[in-house]
Amino acid sequence: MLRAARFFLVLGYRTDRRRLLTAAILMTIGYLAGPLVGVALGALTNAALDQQTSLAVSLGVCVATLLIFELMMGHFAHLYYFELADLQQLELTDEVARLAHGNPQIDQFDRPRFAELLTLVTEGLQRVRSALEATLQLSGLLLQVTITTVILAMVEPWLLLLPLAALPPVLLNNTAQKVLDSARDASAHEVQLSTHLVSLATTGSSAKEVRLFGAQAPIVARQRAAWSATTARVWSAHRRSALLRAAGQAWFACAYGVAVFLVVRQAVTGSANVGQVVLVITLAVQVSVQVSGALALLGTLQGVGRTVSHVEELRAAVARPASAAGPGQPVPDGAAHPGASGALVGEDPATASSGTVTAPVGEPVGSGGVPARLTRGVRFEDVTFAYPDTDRVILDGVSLDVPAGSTLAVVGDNGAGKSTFVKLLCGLYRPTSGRILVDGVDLRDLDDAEWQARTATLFQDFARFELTIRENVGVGRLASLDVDEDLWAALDRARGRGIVEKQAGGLDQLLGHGYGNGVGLSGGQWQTLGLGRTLLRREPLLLVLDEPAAALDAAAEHALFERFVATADEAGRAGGAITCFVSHRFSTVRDADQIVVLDAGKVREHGDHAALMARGDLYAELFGLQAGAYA
Ligand SMILES: Nc1ncnc2c1ncn2[C@@H]1O[C@H](COP(=O)(O)OP(=O)(O)OP(=O)(O)O)[C@@H](O)[C@H]1O
Repeated sequence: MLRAARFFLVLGYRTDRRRLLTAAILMTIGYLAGPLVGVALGALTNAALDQQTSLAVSLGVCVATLLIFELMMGHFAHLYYFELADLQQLELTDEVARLAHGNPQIDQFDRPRFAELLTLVTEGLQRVRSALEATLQLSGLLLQVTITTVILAMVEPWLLLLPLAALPPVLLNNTAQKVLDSARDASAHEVQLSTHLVSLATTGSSAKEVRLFGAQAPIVARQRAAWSATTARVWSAHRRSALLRAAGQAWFACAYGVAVFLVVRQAVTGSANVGQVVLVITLAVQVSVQVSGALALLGTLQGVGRTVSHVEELRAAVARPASAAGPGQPVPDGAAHPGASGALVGEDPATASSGTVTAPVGEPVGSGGVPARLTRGVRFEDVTFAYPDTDRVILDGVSLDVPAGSTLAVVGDNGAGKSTFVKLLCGLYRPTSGRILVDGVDLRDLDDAEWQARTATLFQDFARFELTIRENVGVGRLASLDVDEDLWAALDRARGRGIVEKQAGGLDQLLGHGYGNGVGLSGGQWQTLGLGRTLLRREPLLLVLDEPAAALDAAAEHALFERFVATADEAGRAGGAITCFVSHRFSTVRDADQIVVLDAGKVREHGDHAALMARGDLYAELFGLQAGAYA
């Protein structure tokens, strides 16, 4: 809780210190006025009883002024911290978005705790706006309690103990908040499930299948069940925490009764005057209000404190371990590496010619150790991979050379590991053991962002950004976002000019029906824009086409590959780029320089089309089957 207060004060100071200080000063004035009202009222009562009219009137004016200060200063302060709180929320939202993609690898998305943290933080962000206000108010209240206690103790020293009576409610409040927090944490999975089901039932992307399969009712029923399980748990926690809080308040009410009794007894025996009785009654009530106010604020800060610790856990989760080797250091060929046998599938002519990869001599090296152009290519060296937090080996001892400027086609059954292979190649995951060498340098030792900036990919599940066409394509190379010439050139390469020219808004036409008045596109049109985005990349060293054509017929797939190949050839000639296709259509992949057949994560065979046909193994069998189907 204190950590949360410090976190938001530091963030506020960093964001706009002038606003923060002004709000704090105004708030302090407001909170100081409260206890002084009690003192002035006591003095006013005595002056009235002593019939000192002008003093009583002055004190009356003083009480009124203090009351106005107490009421108004909080509002003035609000004007300052309100905007600051907005800025803080914005800053944290930015940070969470950055953290979600703060790691060049994407394995964190496969970790349940990471996904859960993102849900908890995203929900928690709604409460963050109240954190600064709670921190400032709590500081004001602590100041107020201190001053009030000192004034009360001057009348009756036993009243010094009054704030101590607030301790049990504070402790009970703590327990109450923990009960609530653990119920919320325990419900995180169900909240995720429920949110996912709501989006399934309400978003356009799943509408067709939901409607045609009549899946609305079961989805809504599952959502209701998930939500009911959550709310039952959270409501029960709310009831228990309300009881705990009420017990704390009741305890304090008793302490207040004793305080008033003590001073009234003094007045009866003549050791206190009426003004002091008024003062104690007024201020003791204030202590009660202050304590319950502080408790509520403590609750708010505790809740926000959970969000702060979740943000800190997220930060820790994306913090990368320092790379042992300096970036961009070429590794001597065949150098021992944990888990690497160095064995290549060397008997094949396609790889035999490039069986050894030596360190580059005199080749220009781009930023982050990534070569300006590939001279030898990429080598998979006994690469084994299992997804995070799983034991199942998806790629098993894959060894392969992909010479610079060549094309590689990856084929195999569903689930054979083809997409996983290309994700490793793109640096989105790290091999569990073995290594991937780029011109002799371990991919681990290259700057991930630089390597990824030199990849041009179009995946099966390519993104459909419900933004403008400009943004859909421009995201491929942000520097070209506002350069129409570059965007049109990429669209021409993807043969997508016609799609854009038909739109009233041209490049700035909004797409999709998620919000605003966007236009809908067909699957093929979205895909063409996706290809445009891929082809906007400059000087790629790796081009990947991972089954983006799964939904297309053979002719359309062929056309798509042709468009891609033109750019791939250019990149291969200019920068030694390698091109990797993943496809189930053998007619599409037959022209690749090298075809690798993955079978349950292992390289079953590889070579060019002629070599594989001559082997008469799985490739030849599947090719024969597909050729027969199209004959
Ligand atoms: N993020 C993930 N976490 C855990 N397992 C995964 C993940 N992604 C894929 N897998 C598993 O890895 C295996 C290989 O998946 P991959 O997508 O690489 O296969 P594929 O050959 O591309 O299949 P397809 O032809 O169906 O696209 C599958 O069994 C899949 O369940």
